[in-house]
Amino acid sequence: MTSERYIQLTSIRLIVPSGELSPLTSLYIDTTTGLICSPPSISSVINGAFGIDLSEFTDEKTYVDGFKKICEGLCKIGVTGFLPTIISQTKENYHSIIPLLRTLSSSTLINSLDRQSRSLGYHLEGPFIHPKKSGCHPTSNLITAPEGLQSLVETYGEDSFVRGNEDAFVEMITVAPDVEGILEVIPQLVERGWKVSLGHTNASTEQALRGVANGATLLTHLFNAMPPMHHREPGLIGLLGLPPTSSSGQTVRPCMAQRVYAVAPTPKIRSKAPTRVPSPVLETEQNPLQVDTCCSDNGIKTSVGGKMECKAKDLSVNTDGCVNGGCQDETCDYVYIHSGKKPKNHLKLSLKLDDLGVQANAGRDTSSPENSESARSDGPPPLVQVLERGDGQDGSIVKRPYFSIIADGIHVHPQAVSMAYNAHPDGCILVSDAMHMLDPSLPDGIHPWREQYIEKRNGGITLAGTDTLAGSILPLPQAVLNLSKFSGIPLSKAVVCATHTPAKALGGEVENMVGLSVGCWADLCIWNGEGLKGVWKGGKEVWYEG
Ligand SMILES: CC(=O)N[C@@H]1[C@@H](O)[C@H](O)[C@@H](COP(=O)(O)O)O[C@@H]1O
Repeated sequence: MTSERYIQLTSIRLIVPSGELSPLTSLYIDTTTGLICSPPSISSVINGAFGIDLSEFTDEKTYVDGFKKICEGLCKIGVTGFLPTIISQTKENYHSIIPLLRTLSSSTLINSLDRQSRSLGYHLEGPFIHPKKSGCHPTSNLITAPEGLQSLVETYGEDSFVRGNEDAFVEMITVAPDVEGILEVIPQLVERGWKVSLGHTNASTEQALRGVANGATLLTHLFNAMPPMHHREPGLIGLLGLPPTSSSGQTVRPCMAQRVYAVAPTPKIRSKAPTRVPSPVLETEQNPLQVDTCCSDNGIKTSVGGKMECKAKDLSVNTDGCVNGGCQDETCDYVYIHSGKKPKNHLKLSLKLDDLGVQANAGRDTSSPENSESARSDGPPPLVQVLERGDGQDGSIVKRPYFSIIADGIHVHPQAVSMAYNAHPDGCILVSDAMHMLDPSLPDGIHPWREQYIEKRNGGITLAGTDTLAGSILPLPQAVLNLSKFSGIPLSKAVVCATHTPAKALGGEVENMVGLSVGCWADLCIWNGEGLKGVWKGGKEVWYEG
């Protein structure tokens, strides 16, 4: 087969986002019985590969040459889009590398690339991570964010906060929610279009939930560089146990940190027909939970300026003291309530106040001076502020995040990989966490890395003389095969975790990389049961073992 030859095929099956195989009647590849055709792989973490460390900077030419080498090598293993990842660096290095990565990811350049993987932006893993969970990151580079966003701007440089016009440009950051200033910064990053991933952290369950409530949508290499899961303090890993999004697309509100248990007073719901816009719900010592005026036959009902009507129905109280209920109107981001031990200034009822036109004090105990002050403000309190008011027992909009996982059989036990996949199959993103030593030609032994040494042995790499794993040398196609084996799922389902799922997590134009229809990027891979058998990039054959 030559790259110029496009033949209609009839026997290749296409992997659709659900992981099912759908027969195709026409596609631009040769006819080969039994082969699977998938979109290309997308890698959200490439720290380096083929001898190149993307976090190292000596001069521009060396960096760009090394970068191109990585792009060529990744394309051969079916990764046609990736996020170059910088591991906790010095300020000076960020200031040199980030502007270069912006250029290297610009649309002009990616369009001209032939048989090379495209850079989709960058992933800044650190330095706002927890020193106790630094893994192989140099602890001397780790810092906190006492000045909030300003600390990040100073560290990464102004350049990283200028948004370009590129559609397929992704800025991702891995941060620890237990590092000073980070929880507060997350919403600001999200507002600016960043993808926030939580990782390298000792975060408690509550901090983890707050991280997600504040806008983080991913977890970085689940299980690695975070505490193991305790059943009463499930931490970051426990986020996989959050309720799934319902079929209507509505996110189920989970209960936040459950510390009330047996001491929780039995909550009561008092129903009253609403007469007007919901009034503040007061919480008192005597009556720890009182849902007032929002619970009636019709639920919350308000119509402000004739704009919308919110019908919250089916409020119910769980045995654990959570009050659940939901508005079926997707445009109404309605309600959470959680009760139990009485927190001070606890927000009882959260409505999307601007939609409803309700004043900022709605649902809040305005008897405290602290609340009275914000009640005078013009708009509703932002979610972050709301969360800060509670003591972790309040509920919130917390969506189950995507998670990346290193399925090399070394970083995570195969059973743990399988558990995580089965807990949240739609959120599973395979990553190789590739380091510069991802280079099949490199022999086992000790090799220099920055001021340290790394040892390559038995398919893994560690900081020499220690047991600290230092990223992996796992090619992504092998991770796909491993996941299929570890979890006992068909290869087609595992492929989705390296293609559709990361693309969905990165969003925007990247999602167009993983379709095979008009308007999509013409990249694809061919697999058989043993692994990758061919790669096409931009409609051209990179290689094919036909
Ligand atoms: C680039 C990066 O940060 N990679 C981390 C590494 O830092 C950590 O040491 C290792 C094991 O973590 P664990 O010992 O906590 O499982 O996982 C990943 O390889």
